[in-house]
Amino acid sequence: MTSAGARSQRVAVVIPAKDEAESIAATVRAARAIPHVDLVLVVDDGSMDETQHAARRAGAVVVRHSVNRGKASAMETGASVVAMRDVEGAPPRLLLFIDADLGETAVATSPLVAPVVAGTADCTIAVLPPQPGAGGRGIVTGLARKAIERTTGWHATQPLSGQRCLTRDAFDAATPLARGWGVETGMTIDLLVAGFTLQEVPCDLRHRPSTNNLAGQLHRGRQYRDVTLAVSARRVRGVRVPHARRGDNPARQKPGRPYRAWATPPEGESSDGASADAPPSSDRPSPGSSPSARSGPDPAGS
Ligand SMILES: O=c1ccn([C@@H]2O[C@H](COP(=O)(O)OP(=O)(O)O[C@H]3O[C@H](CO)[C@@H](O)[C@H](O)[C@H]3O)[C@@H](O)[C@H]2O)c(=O)[nH]1
Ligand SMILES: O=C(O)[C@H](O)COP(=O)(O)O
Repeated sequence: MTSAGARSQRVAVVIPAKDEAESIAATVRAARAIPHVDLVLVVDDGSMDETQHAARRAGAVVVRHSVNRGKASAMETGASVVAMRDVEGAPPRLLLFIDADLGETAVATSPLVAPVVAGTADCTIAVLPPQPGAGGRGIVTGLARKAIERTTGWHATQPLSGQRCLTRDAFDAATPLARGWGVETGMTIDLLVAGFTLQEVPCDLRHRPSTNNLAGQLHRGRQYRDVTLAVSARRVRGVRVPHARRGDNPARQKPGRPYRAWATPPEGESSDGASADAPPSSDRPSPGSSPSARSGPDPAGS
């Protein structure tokens, strides 16, 4: 993107929110301060509390599900509403999804925007510092990480992180989204299989971590179920990046370094990626379909 184009690129922050009256106002105010952001949209996912009113008072555009439909559905609703508000003739807004419980630290998602504006990544994902009070044992995180690595070759540090900035093209390629808490795992797999470039970016964020009590463990149970469903659905459809088309060796992967599969067709094979263990052709990228594939660095280092 030219520097003039980069300067004028607009970003919409989309915040799925269920019963977040306590933190939503601070999150919205902080999101409005992120450079390039001209729209903050809260999708109230059937809250029973004052979330929608608090969000509106803080300056967000608010839409509401009359019944709870889960985070993935709230993200799809948000993206559709942003598309309706995109300006004709101007490039579609980038979508910056953030959780409602970030409070004033939401402004620290700003570093997610620059690599996508610059075209070096199609989707950036925040890596959070250790959270005080977090009670997890890494079971769901490990399940998602292993599934992503097995399917695409990418080692994600924080595969469940929902703070993500992506282009409209990338979002469209990842829809329909995996349901509920499987959304991040499904999206990561689908984007890499479709040839998009992902990059983790450290961001100094604080959120309300799940603790070690009964509610926390039940929540993890639902996360485990949804991640398993997202992964199984892709396995059944044969959605994966063949080994020969994977990017950097996992040992070279780290936050801050873009990762893209399909970068270098092995010698002797045609460039359309045909391979015995390739995913269905509808899931494979057409060459140059990814903006970063056209203009970004070659993360395979070749
Ligand atoms: O039915 C729901 C439930 C939650 N949310 C919102 O989704 C976001 C994430 O929910 P949260 O309760 O904070 O979940 P965590 O377990 O803390 O989330 C971690 O793990 C999730 C994946 O399992 C990711 O989506 C999150 O980004 C990541 O912080 C918040 O804004 C919620 O208000 C909805 O929109 N609808
Ligand atoms: O607490 C968390 O980080 C999430 O709920 C995931 O749980 P985990 O510790 O089992 O990965």
